[in-house]
Amino acid sequence: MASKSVMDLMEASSGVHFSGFHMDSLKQRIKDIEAPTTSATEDMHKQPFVIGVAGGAASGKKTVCDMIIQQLHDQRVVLVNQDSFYHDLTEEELTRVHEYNFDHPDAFDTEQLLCVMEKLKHGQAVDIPNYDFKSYKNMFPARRVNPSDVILLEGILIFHDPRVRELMNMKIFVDTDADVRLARRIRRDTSEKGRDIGAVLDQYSKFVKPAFDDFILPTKKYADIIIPRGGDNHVAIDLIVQHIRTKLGQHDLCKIYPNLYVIQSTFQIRGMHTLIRDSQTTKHDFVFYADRLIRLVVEHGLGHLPFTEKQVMTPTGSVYTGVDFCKRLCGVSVIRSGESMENALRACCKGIKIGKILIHREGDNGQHLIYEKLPTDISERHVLLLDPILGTGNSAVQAISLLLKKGVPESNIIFLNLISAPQGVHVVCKCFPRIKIVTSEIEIGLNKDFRVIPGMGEFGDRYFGTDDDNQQVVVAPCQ
Ligand SMILES: Nc1ncnc2c1ncn2[C@@H]1O[C@H](COP(=O)(O)OP(=O)(O)O)[C@@H](O)[C@H]1O
Ligand SMILES: Nc1ccn([C@@H]2O[C@H](COP(=O)(O)O)[C@@H](O)[C@H]2O)c(=O)n1
Ligand SMILES: [Mg+2]
Repeated sequence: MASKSVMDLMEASSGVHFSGFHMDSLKQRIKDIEAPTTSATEDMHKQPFVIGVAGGAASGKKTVCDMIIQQLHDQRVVLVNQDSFYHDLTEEELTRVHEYNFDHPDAFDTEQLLCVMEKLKHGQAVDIPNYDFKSYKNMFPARRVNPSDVILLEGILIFHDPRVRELMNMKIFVDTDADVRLARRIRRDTSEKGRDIGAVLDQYSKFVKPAFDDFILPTKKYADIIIPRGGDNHVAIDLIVQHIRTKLGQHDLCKIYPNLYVIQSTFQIRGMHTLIRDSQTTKHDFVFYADRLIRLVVEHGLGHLPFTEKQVMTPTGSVYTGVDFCKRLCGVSVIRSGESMENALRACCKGIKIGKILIHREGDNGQHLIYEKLPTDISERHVLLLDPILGTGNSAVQAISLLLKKGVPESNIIFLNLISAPQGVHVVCKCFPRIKIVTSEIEIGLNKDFRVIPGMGEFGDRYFGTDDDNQQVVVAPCQ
């Protein structure tokens, strides 16, 4: 697919052209940017890294996957189990369940598995069946799974069908001794599946062991990596995680742009993102968790300000050598969603001056109407530019250009976002290589309407409550 130039992307996204400031030279600079990864469609279809994990029943496939997920905590990872695609049993099969071979390739609905995997690979959300081992049916509501950077597909027979193997970028076989597998299976099936030990042993000798020899073991040859001892093999899992990181790193914007800083992800941060991205989250919770994330981004951004060494005397009479905060700074919020970041900045920097910029993305006759109110001495300050979402980079370029026109050195600008689309990062970092961008997550890309995906919707509306038509302000009567 031919990639569009950044300029095409930006012009198409706004429907209008830049105006004001040094836009002619800026346009030329943007035109010069030919980043092959900046096409919206390309980024949207950036395919995830698919890892297949096969091995005998109870070999530790799920345990290995959980360990990989744990170590890849800062990536979007999803686990798909082949078990979810067991065919439901008919009434007749149910009456003779002990004669049913759950270890044969025909026990699985491989067509459905393929369909789900194809969709996930192409960036679509899917509903995965929820199989119940006790009733032998899909009893529960399906599990909604969103597109991810890494897909782990685990199951006894996932290497059996060549079409499923084709989907995988890496194949792992968990190689655990048969007696260990049997011992684990007895414990698991009696405690978790409510089966009696006699039935477990009968099933093992009748179906599980023969199927392992006939169908599972022969697929070991397709594996790129064989892990002896499963989850006990920490060295193997570390190496696998390193490899996945290297592969994902090919798209790592931080490696391309050293001035882009994505704050270190933790499960707390992922949890907050999950809440603010959920369309069902109430306004109250949205504001609460957005505020928490904003505070983290602001604190991180402040860490990039210059400092001077300072020594103080502690109450024990000892000297502590520390640093003094940078004093010449100010905030600039891009109205309106940027205003949501002002409180966090004020909470961190007592009495800080905060200017404002208003950018109309669709103006008359292609003209952008811009309002600005900035500290008069802004050129002598470090500027924390506030906008929670970096999408196409259009508004950011406008805002930064204004700051430069006011005499702020490019290297004195720190642009703070909650989420940033790769397209916007390319545009801003290439136009202004000396500014710093601090963000909490990099997005998949932009959709055809140039909205950030997965995104979180209209941030300003959700934060300030203007997306809720039914919202009424109740004014307490005067006493
Ligand atoms: N390294 C290990 N040491 C002890 N128990 C383990 C280990 N790996 C897995 N198990 C246990 O064995 C059972 C099967 O493991 P699981 O990872 O679910 O295997 P699989 O997905 O291959 O069926 C589970 O009860 C799990 O807790
Ligand atoms: N209703 C079912 C379905 C499957 N099994 C057994 O599960 C094993 C596969 O799951 P793992 O987590 O061990 O990979 C397989 O050996 C089936 O025999 C079952 O017992 N009942
Ligand atoms: Mg399992």
